[in-house]
Amino acid sequence: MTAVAAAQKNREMFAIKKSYSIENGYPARRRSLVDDARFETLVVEQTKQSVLDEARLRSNDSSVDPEIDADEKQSQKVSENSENDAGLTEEEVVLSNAIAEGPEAEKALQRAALILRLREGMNSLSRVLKSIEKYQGSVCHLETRPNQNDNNQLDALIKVEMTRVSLLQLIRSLRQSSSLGHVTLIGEDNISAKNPWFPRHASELDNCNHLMTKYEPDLDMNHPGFADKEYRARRKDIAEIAFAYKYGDAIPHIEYCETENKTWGSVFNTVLELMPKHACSEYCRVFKLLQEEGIFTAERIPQLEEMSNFLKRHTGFSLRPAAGLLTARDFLASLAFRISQGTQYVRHKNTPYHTPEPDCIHELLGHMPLLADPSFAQFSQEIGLASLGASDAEIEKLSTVYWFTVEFGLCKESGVVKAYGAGLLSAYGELLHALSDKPELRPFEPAVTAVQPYQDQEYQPIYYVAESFDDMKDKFRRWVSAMSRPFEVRFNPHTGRVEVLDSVEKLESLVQQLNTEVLHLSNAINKMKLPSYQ
Ligand SMILES: C[C@H](O)[C@H](O)[C@H]1CNc2nc(N)[nH]c(=O)c2N1
Ligand SMILES: N[C@@H](Cc1ccc(O)cc1)C(=O)O
Ligand SMILES: [Fe+2]
Repeated sequence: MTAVAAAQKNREMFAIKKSYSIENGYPARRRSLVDDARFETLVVEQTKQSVLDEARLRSNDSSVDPEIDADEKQSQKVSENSENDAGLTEEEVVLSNAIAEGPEAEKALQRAALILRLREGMNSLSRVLKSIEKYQGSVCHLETRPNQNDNNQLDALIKVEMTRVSLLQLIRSLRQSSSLGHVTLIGEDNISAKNPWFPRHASELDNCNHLMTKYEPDLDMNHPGFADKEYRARRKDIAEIAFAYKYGDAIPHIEYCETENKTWGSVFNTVLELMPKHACSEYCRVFKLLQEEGIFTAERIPQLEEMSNFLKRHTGFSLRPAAGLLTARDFLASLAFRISQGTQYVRHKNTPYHTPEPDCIHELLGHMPLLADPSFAQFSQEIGLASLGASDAEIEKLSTVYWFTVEFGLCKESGVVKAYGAGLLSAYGELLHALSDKPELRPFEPAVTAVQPYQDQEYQPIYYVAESFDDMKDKFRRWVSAMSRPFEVRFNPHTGRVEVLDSVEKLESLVQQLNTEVLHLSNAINKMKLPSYQ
């Protein structure tokens, strides 16, 4: 397959074009859970490789870019073949892909907005404008403001119109200038904070599967599977299945081997033993139900598909496969549609008690029981809805509170501290640690919890304890509703779409719907009160 075809295929497969991503006003590097994490996705990495191959091919093709003089072509070649290529960013990938669509696409005028840091104030600006002129672009809009941290520097927003080829070259040349920092390209239509892109229907979650690659066994020396070649290959095969998954597909069946089932069995039996004493009652209730239905047994790992069907029956939640640890924004988005994204690979057999990345034991044993609890399901969807189109700062806070509650939360039950967090109920090592006298326990207070730094490699040093499970949901919910997103959204269960509540007509028709519903409910109450009912 040629590199161009490969790039094309990748784009179709992973639909980078419409991801909850750069083109939609979410610069790749800011889709962050914590600032220092790397947010390159596997998707982007793969596309990157084929785009690079393609770029190399193209630079050998003399018919390309006739407008550019020989000098520049030379420097372009140098930069394409240099180490800079390894740093190809998501927006460059998107642009290169668009260019690869054919000669017309190459010449088509593209509107785009650039955000730049002008290190040397207005002096840098004149250089930028000259570069734009050099690449035959025109400036449609220009705004500057002092940088928040350093008043000698300026932040600039420049909207330009130019061919895609030139735009790509412009970005590359600007990035090489030492007087500029943070050269970011964002799609022209999506600059407005009031109207950001986010998935409106569950099918669009096909574009919300960006991974955080930091804890993969291939990349992280501390990962329990780092030195186990066979494990890494297995992990990759299963991840591929998730990448190929599209909305509406049945969740692929995974044939787990004996080792994998044994790992599950040992975690399952330990949790089963610890549960009565240490897990919250809502968790225990559904756990028993899952046992009765034969889905939870020590013998075999439940399939995601059967678990998804179980959830659908109880709360309307369903599952879709994920290839690994998803970015917080993409993970939370799925909750808005009552969908949870779950991995299918199994932790390494040497560390059943804890693993640094979510595996299917975490998803199944940790998350599933509570997602089958109606009140918790409702609550999860609310968090998901609150995340849609929220700012990066808000996502960071939201995912931090999520971390200390849904993932690692403790709550009191008749004065006794119990676990409800999925990361505790899937990791008995950490469960015992959390309930020992080693960690610090603090009262749960969303606004305080939201700014508490954390890591996800080892046991937590701090846990937050809610007065009760219901109290946690109430407090979290109240805090979420005070978030500053300038619009309100609602999930329409009839169409399965998320609607922005921005017109009087829409709201009026909703109020009417609710009135009808309230009428039915009060009718039911009245009928139950009639003497003939008893
Ligand atoms: C939203 C929050 O960051 C949360 O910890 C998410 C992150 N990404 C995830 N990705 C997967 N596959 N499974 C999870 O449980 C989570 N949890
Ligand atoms: N530590 C959890 C898995 C996990 C890892 C990282 C996370 O972000 C979430 C969950 C377990 O062992 O079950
Ligand atoms: Fe989780």
